[in-house]
Order: sequence, then structure tokens, then C-alpha cells
Amino acid sequence: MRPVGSKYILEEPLGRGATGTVWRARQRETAGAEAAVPGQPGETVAIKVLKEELASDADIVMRFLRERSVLLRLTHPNIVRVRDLVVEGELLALVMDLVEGPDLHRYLRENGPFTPVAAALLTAQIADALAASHADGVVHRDLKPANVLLRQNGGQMHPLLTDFGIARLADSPGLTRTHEFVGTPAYVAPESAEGRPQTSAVDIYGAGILLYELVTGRPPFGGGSALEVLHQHLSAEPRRPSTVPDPLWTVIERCLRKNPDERPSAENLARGLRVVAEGIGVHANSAQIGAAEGVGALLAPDPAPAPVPGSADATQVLPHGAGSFDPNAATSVLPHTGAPGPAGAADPTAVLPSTGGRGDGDRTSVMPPVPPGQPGPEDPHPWQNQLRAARDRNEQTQVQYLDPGQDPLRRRPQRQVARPQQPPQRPPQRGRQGGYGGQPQPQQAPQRQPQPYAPPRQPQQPPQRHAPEPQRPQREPREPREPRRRSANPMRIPGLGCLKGCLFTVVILVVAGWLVWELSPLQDWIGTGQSYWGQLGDWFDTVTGWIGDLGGGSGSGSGTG
Ligand SMILES: Nc1ncnc2c1ncn2[C@@H]1O[C@H](COP(=O)(O)OP(=O)(O)OP(=O)(O)O)[C@@H](O)[C@H]1O
Repeated sequence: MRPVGSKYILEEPLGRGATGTVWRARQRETAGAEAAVPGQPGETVAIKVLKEELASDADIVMRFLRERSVLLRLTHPNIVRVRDLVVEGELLALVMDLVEGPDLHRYLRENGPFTPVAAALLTAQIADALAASHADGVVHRDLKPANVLLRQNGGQMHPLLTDFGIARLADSPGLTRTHEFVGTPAYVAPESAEGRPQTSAVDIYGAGILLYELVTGRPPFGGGSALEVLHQHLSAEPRRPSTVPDPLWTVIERCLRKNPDERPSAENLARGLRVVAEGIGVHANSAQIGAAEGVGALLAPDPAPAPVPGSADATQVLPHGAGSFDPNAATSVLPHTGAPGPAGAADPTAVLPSTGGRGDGDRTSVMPPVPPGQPGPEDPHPWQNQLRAARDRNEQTQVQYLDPGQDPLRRRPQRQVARPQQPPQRPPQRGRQGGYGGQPQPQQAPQRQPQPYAPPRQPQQPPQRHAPEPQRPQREPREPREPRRRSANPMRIPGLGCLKGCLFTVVILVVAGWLVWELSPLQDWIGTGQSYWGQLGDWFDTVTGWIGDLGGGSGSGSGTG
């Protein structure tokens, strides 16, 4: 048991996420006036204790404090209520209502996909929560099944969206510095993946992915690595599963449009999903079926989507919008604090501007400037850097320089004998092998002919061979070996090899014949007393006589005639 402030005691961890650990906790005493819900001693709550690297970053603590009123004020039947925020030494914690029940990710894993009707109705409630938060200028940015808690009331499941604002905290320069990426690639909208400006349409994309997952059991884009998944968000079209009814697919497809301007508003999404749920149910009448089939007409985009403050390049895109560009975008989209009144007075964000007035009323200037050297809003998004780094890596592997002396393929026994004078280092202008000796040139990657694998005799050298190395002088290029002369035919006379073979065969036959003649009773069978060579001479004469008769038949004919 660990106290959090003087008011709460952590009892047991409920789970751990990318941004912190959620605990079941108990209230010790009534929280102060700064809490949205004072609570009662003995009451059970859930407390998300943010990771230390978040809590120890002054910038993040500042954001946390700035946004506390947003988080505390977001109340909706489908949003987990944030009751209090605790900032204490190195500890940042969000005190929430405790939701008894699994999160949607766990529920899906344990129970499999939902029916299309159930999926549509559940997503409609999530869209309700989004509509409320978007109207208040708050974008969730990390919508996924793990952030939907299911409170079970009897047989009914009541979804509650949680983790509002956390993605924004985690995406702050503090974490960017540590190269840690917060978010879940499977649910990331294309514009977020590319580091383009984001609006509330990113939540609609997340809702589309979630809906797809509810009916199929898995998100539409998967892959071996986060980068692969991000690439699919950018360029692949989701495949329609055969089990998804037409009207529901229309909704999913519209939410997953690559262009955020073509996605429906959260409000229209909720309405469309309810129409679809009615029209695809077993008791649907013809009017409901017709309405569901025409759902596309209901899914109008949001004319003024809530911008995500500080999303990259906001300066470039916001002018295309309603013309309400504010260079201090990081704070300008914080909700209207409204007319100062009792609530505003107690509100720690009272020092923050109302979005309406950026003149005198703009008190963002009291916020400390971003220290030099820290990434600003114009800096590339972390994933953009990652994509670029991956591309750079590919380029390097294409132009890698390889010392010919170290090339295992070149060190095999050489069959080509016509290159004894070839210098070990080729001049740079070598046509196809342009990488040699010169600067790496991406378009001129060395191309080798396919050759059978020859195991390398030395361990492979590190790839950056073009970088100067201290051991370099020791690796003197070797003298090219004198090629082995395996042939006595330096003139390369065609057919000489064949002639040699024939002569050799004749000699073998003659010797074999002599042995048979001398050692076997062949002479007796033929009835001759001649020696082998005499007999051979006779046969030779006879054969040449026959040949003479055949070849010179005409000549002898003319002679005799
Ligand atoms: N208010 C709550 N009541 C009960 N359980 C909660 C509450 N909030 C979160 N949990 C549980 O705590 C666990 C961790 O929550 P957390 O939000 O940190 O995880 P996450 O959404 O997977 O991670 P992250 O969004 O940080 O990447 C989840 O399993 C969730 O079910």
C-alpha cells in the first residue's frame, strides 16, 4: 500500500500501459476543492500513475497542469470520469472512477468478434463520447479497444472511453527527445503517421479501425513491423470481409478514408451507426433497411474539425481551414474557459487564454518559451523520422562499397585466364560497377552476375568500407595469381581434344588386339600361322583393297574397259 498525496492509497495494480500503471486505490479523505469529484473516505477509485520519465519532465508537468481543467471537465456517460489530478514531487497521477469490467481489447480476445448490430451500437456510443469531446476541442488521439472499458450492468455492456489527453502528454517534446513513440501503430491515422497536421478526424479513423476489429476480431492493417503497418495506413485500402453487411461497410470505409476531410463527424457517425444497426437487424422493416442502405448520405464530414494542438506543420495547413490559424497553436485550442466565474476562479487553467480572443486576453505569453534545441511544432513527427531513417538505411545498403580483395565471390578459383594484368583496384569510371572507389551513388549499385555461392574465406568486413580505417594499409592488394594452365592447347585449335581421344582409343584397341592374339587360341580358330602384325598387315591390305574397289570402281572400270 502506497499513499498518493494525503488523500489516496494505492492498493493493487490493475494494469500497465505505455504511459503508466493503473492502480485500484482507496480514498483516505475527501479531496480538496481543486478536485472535480471530492469523493468520500473509503471510496474505491482507479489511479493512473504516469511513468517517471513523464513525471520528471518539467515540460510535461506543465502540460499536465495546463490540461487538468480539460480532463476534469470532460464528463459524459461514455467517458471515464477523471476525478482529480495529483502532482506531487516526482509523481503525476490521474484519479478516475473505477470501472469494474474488462477493457474492450481483453473482451475481444476472450469472446471473439461482435455481431454487426452489437458492433454498430457499441461504436455509436463511443462516437457519442467523441462528439462531446470534439465539441469541447479535445481530441483523444489514441482510440483503440484497450482504451474502452466495459462496465457490465447485468447483461448490458456499457462502454466508457478513457485516457483522454494522455496521448497528447506522451507526444510532448519530452518523450520525443527519448525517441520513444507513444501510440499504437494499428490505430494510427495516415496523417499522424506522416506527421501531418491532425484534427478530430484522427479519432474517426480510430473509430473505423475499432469498428472493423469488433466485427472481424482484428484490425484491418497488420504486418511484421510497426513501419509496415504505418505504410499500410498510408497506402493500402482495407479489405472488406464477407461477413460485414453493406451498410456497415459503407460506414467503416468512410471512417477509414485516407483524406481526413472525407471522414464523417463523430456526431454523424453515431447517428449513421444507429441507423445501420436498425436496418441490418433481424427485425428490420423495409423502411429501416432502406435507411441503412442510404447511410452514406448521413455521413457528412465535420465542417470545422477540432485541431490537434502542436501537431506538426500546423502552420501550413490551418490556413486552409476556417482561417483561425494561431501561431500559438499549442495552447490556442484549449477550451474556452468562458466568462470568469466561480468555476473559472477555481480553475487552475484560468491563466490560459480563451480561444476566442488572442489579443489582450491571450495569456499564453505567460507560458515559458520552448527552450532552444528542443523540438518545436514544426519539427518532423517522430514517426516521420523513423520512416526517413528506414529509407536512409535502404539507400546505404544499395551503395555499399566492397573491396574487391574482400569480395568472396571474386576469390573463387578463376576460370577466366585472360585477365592476369588486371589491376586490383579498378579506376572509378567502371560503368556498371560505379560504386568502386568513388562516392556512393545510389543509382549505380554494383550489379553482380548470379554465381553459385562460395563460402567466404574471411569474416565479412563491416559495411561502410568507404570510411577511412586505420588498418587499411595492412590490407595490401594481393598480386594476382598466375592462372593455372590446364590445357596444352594454347592456340585453342578446334577439335584437337577430340582427335587426341580418337588416337588414344586406336592405340588401346591395337594393343588389346595384340594381347588377345598372343594369349588366346584365336590363331587356331582362324587357322593361320602368321604373327599378329603379319595378320594385321594382311587385314589392312584386304581392307584397303576393298576400299580401293569401292572408291575406285569407276576408275578401274574405265581401266579394264
Ligand atoms: N478507470 C479504470 N478502472 C478500471 N480499470 C482501469 C481503468 N483505467 C484503466 N484500467 C485498466 O488498467 C489497464 C492499463 O490501462 P492503461 O490505460 O494504462 O493501458 P493501455 O490503454 O493499454 O495503455 P496506453 O493507453 O497507456 O498505451 C488496462 O487493462 C485497463 O483495463
